[in-house]
Amino acid sequence: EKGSAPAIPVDPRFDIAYVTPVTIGTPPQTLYLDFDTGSSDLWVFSSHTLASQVRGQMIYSPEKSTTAKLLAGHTWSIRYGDGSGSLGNVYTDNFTVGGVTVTSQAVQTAQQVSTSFTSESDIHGLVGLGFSTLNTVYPNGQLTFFDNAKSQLDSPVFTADLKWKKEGTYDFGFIDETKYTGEITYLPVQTDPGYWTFTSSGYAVGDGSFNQVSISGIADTATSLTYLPTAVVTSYWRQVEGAVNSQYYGGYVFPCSSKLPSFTFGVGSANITIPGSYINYAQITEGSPTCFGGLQSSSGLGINIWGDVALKAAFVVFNGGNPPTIGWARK
Ligand SMILES: Cc1cc(CN)n(C)n1
Repeated sequence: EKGSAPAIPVDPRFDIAYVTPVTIGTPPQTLYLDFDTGSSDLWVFSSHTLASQVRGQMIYSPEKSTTAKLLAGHTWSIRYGDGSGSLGNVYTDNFTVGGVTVTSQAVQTAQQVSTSFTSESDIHGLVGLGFSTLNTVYPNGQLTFFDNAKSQLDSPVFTADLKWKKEGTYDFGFIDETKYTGEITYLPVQTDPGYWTFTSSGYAVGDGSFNQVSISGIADTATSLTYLPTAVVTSYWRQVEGAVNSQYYGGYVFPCSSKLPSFTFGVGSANITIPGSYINYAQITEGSPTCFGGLQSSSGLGINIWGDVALKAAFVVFNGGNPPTIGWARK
């Protein structure tokens, strides 16, 4: 089996996130979910979510699905790196994305969500694509959609082809050679504690010299920006006149009129170049001449995160084989 589904930018002005249509249950209920390689819970806005916390999101109603089964006595609660979170109960039901169906997928129904989820009407939940060890369901952890689907896929892989302010795709079970140029460079993955953690071989700012330095970080499709060590980020923003690291705005801001240099990162002996335009992330407020950078320091996070600003510059293969590896190609 194999399948393909669109990755649609939420608020294409900024690519805050990407959502993908899925169907759950019988008859099928359609929701648009944020596929997240940086976590491993599949949760949805539901008929159980506090009404005061739902604002326009599509919801999953297990009571309307003839194939839904309550996973009795199981609960979940998750907190993300940006401080957002949600919690609730668990059902199993049929779950389909891009024509690939998993019967009895654990679908975590939210009873409560934090304000940032309530205010984002285009995101109806998340599909965790990290390793199942990160799943928060208690007392028995559940498997991700990818772990459940793997055995029925032609190849135990999924790929991310995210795009700048345009619709991209997630493919399951195959590698679409038309989606990239040159070769795919595969790197080892550290699966503990459960992220797609890999080591980049260094970086260059604009057409400057390449700095060979190992940068270990996670590939995270549900983090909008890219967060790297302070030394790397400082050397980037030093090239932009008027860029400052603002306490007030919580990161590097710069004059929107700036022409930003590109940022190149090493993957083995190859490399991926992020165009400067991708790093001009957004005006700090509508109409402001000050813009917020897509490349920020990871010093407060304790982990480096290759988020959408980096991923959308590449074709990325998440290989769930034995051992798992991650593949990068230019496109
Ligand atoms: C909701 C959400 C997901 C992620 C990345 N794993 N973040 C930072 N926030």
